[in-house]
Amino acid sequence: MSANDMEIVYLPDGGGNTLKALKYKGRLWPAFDPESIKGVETFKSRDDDVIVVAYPKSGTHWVWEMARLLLAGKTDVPMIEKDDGMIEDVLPDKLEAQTSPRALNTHAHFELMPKEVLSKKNCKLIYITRDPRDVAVSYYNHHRKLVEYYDYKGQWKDYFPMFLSGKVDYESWFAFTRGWEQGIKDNPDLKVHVTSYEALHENTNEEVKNLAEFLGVSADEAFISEVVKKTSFDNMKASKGKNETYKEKDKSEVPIMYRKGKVGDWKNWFTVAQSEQFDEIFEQEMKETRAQKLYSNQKTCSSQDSNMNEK
Ligand SMILES: Nc1ncnc2c1ncn2[C@@H]1O[C@H](COP(=O)(O)OS(=O)(=O)O)[C@@H](OP(=O)(O)O)[C@H]1O
Repeated sequence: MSANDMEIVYLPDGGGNTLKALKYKGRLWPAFDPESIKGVETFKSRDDDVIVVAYPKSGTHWVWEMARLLLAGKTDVPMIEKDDGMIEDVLPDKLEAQTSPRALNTHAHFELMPKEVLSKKNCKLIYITRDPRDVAVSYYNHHRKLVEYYDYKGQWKDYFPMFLSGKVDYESWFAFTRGWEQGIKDNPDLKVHVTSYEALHENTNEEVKNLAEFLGVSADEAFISEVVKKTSFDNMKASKGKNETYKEKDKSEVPIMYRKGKVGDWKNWFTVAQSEQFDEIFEQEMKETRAQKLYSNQKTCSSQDSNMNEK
């Protein structure tokens, strides 16, 4: 390990491929600029900060954009750039230079959140969950496409166990989710709005309304509808697809942040065996949690034991 406890690691997937990550103080982060990863520890929170928190691929960009428009009080503002507000991916002085109120986001586990955020409890947090099976599929595609960061060429069948065991950047979905649930329970004075990707899909207008209320933004029906329209999957995909920063990093026509935007795509990827294995681990790991209520006992994979991975 290097002097400052930071090193690039290549995590083997069991099928002969590796996933690149950054190990910092024993924890796995994406291979972002080390200075921005370290910046999580020294981040200075402001009373009017809004921070979207989610395990990767849970709808962060969607809700982040909603929050941004609500805070701006209008929808004719330029779409965010990739580097605008992710705490662990933006250098501290760039974050510091942003004008208030800042709409930020992070995928940090509860215990790794900036110290000030947890001690001062001054900012507003929006915590999103998503069905971990959809997260796994989305994360696989993310790792495969973002070559610059992950350099991963593995197949779904070899990636699946990595996801289950948390051998990926940001580590285990199960630990992340349990940690946040417990952290929220133990800190009743944290200002947190809890939602889910599925609820956002099912009743977007209502969810945006709740979000506006949480943020203390007065928003009439017309404005809520405008925000819903502007942040629709198709609109965000089309707008961000034109964003050169994203394209260059993704090496693809459309950024991987906007792949399918559906609930239940996992059914096209999981084999029956994977589905059963997932259920077993999920039940062991998520006993008596909110996530268990939301995501267990759902219909299992309807397809045969086929692997429809390379789409
Ligand atoms: N507007 C909108 N509506 C519905 N769904 C959306 C939207 N924007 C992004 N997405 C989908 O969310 C997934 C990406 O999640 P994140 O933004 O959390 O990704 S990241 O970890 O921050 O890279 C990713 O999911 P998958 O399509 O399943 O891969 C995106 O397509």
